[in-house]
Amino acid sequence: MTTSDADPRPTAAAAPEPDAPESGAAAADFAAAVDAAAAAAAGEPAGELPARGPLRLARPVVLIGLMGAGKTSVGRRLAAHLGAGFVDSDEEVERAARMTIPEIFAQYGEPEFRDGERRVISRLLERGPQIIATGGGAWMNALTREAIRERGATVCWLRAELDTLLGRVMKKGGAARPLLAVGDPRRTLGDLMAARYPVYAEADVTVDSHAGERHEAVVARILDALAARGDAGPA
Ligand SMILES: Nc1ncnc2c1ncn2[C@@H]1O[C@H](COP(=O)(O)OP(=O)(O)O)[C@@H](O)[C@H]1O
Ligand SMILES: O=C(O)C1=C[C@@H](OP(=O)(O)O)[C@@H](O)[C@H](O)C1
Ligand SMILES: [Mg+2]
Repeated sequence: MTTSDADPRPTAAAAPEPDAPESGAAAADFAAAVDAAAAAAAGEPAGELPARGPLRLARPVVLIGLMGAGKTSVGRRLAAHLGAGFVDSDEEVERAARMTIPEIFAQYGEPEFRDGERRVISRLLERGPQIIATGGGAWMNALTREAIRERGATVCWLRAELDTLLGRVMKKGGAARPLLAVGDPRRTLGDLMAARYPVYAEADVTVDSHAGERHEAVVARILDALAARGDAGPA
């Protein structure tokens, strides 16, 4: 694969995905998501959260957690609220390889994907303070953890229960996640939880993400945790 020639174009204006939330009230939530996307595109903080004044991110924030934890969707919204850049390592790997993640797994296998993922994340960390959503397995790679630690990033684990994760990853059929494409997704996720949660627990910050909550509730929790550490302070 060709992840070494990743295009380092910043994606600060990346808009939150306007997908349906878990909590019902779909039309209102969809509208809110579209508003947030528009605000992000305009470089303004998205609405709904209490105003905190302009905030400055002191260091990169790396989001870790299992598939469906919300690293990508919550991370985008978090960046929009901070007026910070956002990148997703899966998207950057796909862009660099010019292949989808299922294609990379099928053609080259998981170890090659992990190596490309590590190199991409190392490069993303060089771009200074921004929000970096990783793929769920990235933090399990010791060399990737080392690269993240070397850069002094704050590592934030988005933690969720099995049923919450399952509901989220099955929402769109699960085809985009090769690890869940074979076998019983509940069992796979359960096994991954047992193997990964002790390592995710090395994160600097753990934020719970409950079923039925809006993305913004998780964003607010992360902002509180970052503020408490001095990672996101007044601009
Ligand atoms: N807190 C949340 N509230 C509502 N939906 C969520 C929340 N977190 C994630 N989701 C939804 O779950 C799905 C998977 O989320 P995603 O951000 O892709 O997770 P990850 O990147 O951690 O695998 C998406 O449809 C997303 O909108
Ligand atoms: O948990 C994992 O090992 C993976 C998670 C995926 O990302 P998300 O966690 O964003 O779904 C993606 O990197 C790949 O399918 C492998
Ligand atoms: Mg993701």
